[in-house]
Amino acid sequence: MSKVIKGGTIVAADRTYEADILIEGERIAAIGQNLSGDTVIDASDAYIMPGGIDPHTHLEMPFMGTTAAETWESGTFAAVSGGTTMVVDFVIPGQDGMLAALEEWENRATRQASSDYSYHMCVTDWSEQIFSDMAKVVDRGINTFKHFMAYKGALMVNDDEMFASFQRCAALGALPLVHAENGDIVAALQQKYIDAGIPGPEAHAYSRPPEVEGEATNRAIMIADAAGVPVYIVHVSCEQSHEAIRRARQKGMRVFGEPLIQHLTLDESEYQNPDWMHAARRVMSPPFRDKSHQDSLWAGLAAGSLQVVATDHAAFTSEQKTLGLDDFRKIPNGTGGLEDRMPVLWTRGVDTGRLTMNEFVAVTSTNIARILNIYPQKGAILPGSDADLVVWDPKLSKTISASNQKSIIDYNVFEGFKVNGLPRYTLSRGDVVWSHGQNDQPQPGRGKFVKRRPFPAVNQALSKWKEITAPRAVTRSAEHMPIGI
Ligand SMILES: NC(=O)NCCC(=O)O
Ligand SMILES: [Zn+2]
Repeated sequence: MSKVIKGGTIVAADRTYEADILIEGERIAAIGQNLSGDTVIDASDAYIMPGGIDPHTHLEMPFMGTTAAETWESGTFAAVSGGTTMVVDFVIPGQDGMLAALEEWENRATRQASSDYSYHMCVTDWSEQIFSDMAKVVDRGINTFKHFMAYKGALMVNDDEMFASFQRCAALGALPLVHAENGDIVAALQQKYIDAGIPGPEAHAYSRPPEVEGEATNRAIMIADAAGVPVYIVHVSCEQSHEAIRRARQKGMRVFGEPLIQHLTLDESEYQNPDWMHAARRVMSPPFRDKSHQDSLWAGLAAGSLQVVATDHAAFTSEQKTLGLDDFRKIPNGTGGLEDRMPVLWTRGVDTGRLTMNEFVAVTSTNIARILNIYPQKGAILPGSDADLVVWDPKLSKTISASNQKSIIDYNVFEGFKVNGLPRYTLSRGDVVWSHGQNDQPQPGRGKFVKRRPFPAVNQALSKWKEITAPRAVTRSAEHMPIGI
């Protein structure tokens, strides 16, 4: 049974044009005028864009003494209802190592996911076992490894561990990802505010100032340069971190930066709210910043110095947040956004003229597909690409509210935001998984793991350049050597 999407305007990262799209099975079969198929999907007065890819989620993540409450089932339903057709989640190894953790993630995702998915593997320690497991992880179709410079005493890795892992990534053709905050300074500042008698969530922000993020971002970039590997900085929240990325890119370094929709639209005043729960629900790392940082992030997306907008969807219930009632250090870090990333970015970005529609597609889908080496299977509207598509209706609108969201969390950090632009339909590999007004949940378990090959073009180019410019021994003849000393 074929499908044809008719009457819409295709918006790709590089151009906008009117055409029909014929889908056969899971893929786009043809793009052109007056196409016909067995069923017709109406896209009149709408845009057709590649499905969103959210490269930063933590579904059912064990973290800070609890487990993120958003499940793979609810999280991926939330994703497709907001136009996102693929998520990339972080596998966090426990005592039994990377491969055992990968099995755990696989068990949850294969049973529950209704969108396609992939994983990043976290490197939270260093050993010969990890060195060897990294190759096996790459063989399983995972080409990205995440490093935490924060969460001292838990997930944090030191510079020597990070350097070793980055070198391993270079050899394997993989991309290191970094949570860049100086964990030593954060730990010291946390203690300072506890000692000063400030145990509330506002101290979460005080203990993680932008300088701490800027320093770590710069350090991660320099370590990656020394290791000869590109690097991707997750949740870039401030000018200091953006500046380090901009500077490095101007020098020709291969660095990518990912702001979150939360940091683009919410600010630090949230932590001053007299309602403890309001502030605690917004505790995440890095914290929301002073509004001036938002201008820097928006400018980076328009200028190309930042490439991807993600969510870092790590959603804990209000009850879970009370773990830190007496001590902000125990509030589980994380917020949600999977359902809202595309509508909020459209409303605050495209509707305001900060982003073009093509830039919107680039930062929600195409750029990350290229970075993850899955383009043009994903992130593209081309014959042969997976039919992961959103029929985006710019006239549909809603006010975001926890009361009608697909996420199972009992609140929403965007509560009350009015958004214009919503998916009329979301298609995942040719299946209509979301239809506005119907509210039907797609089949849990229909989502598929997306394999990602190592050695994307950027890794290949950088390896070549590092080889050409590598320091070499100077050849000296005997007459230039000291004798008799
Ligand atoms: N971001 C956050 O606060 N929680 C999720 C874990 C992480 O990415 O740091
Ligand atoms: Zn992080």
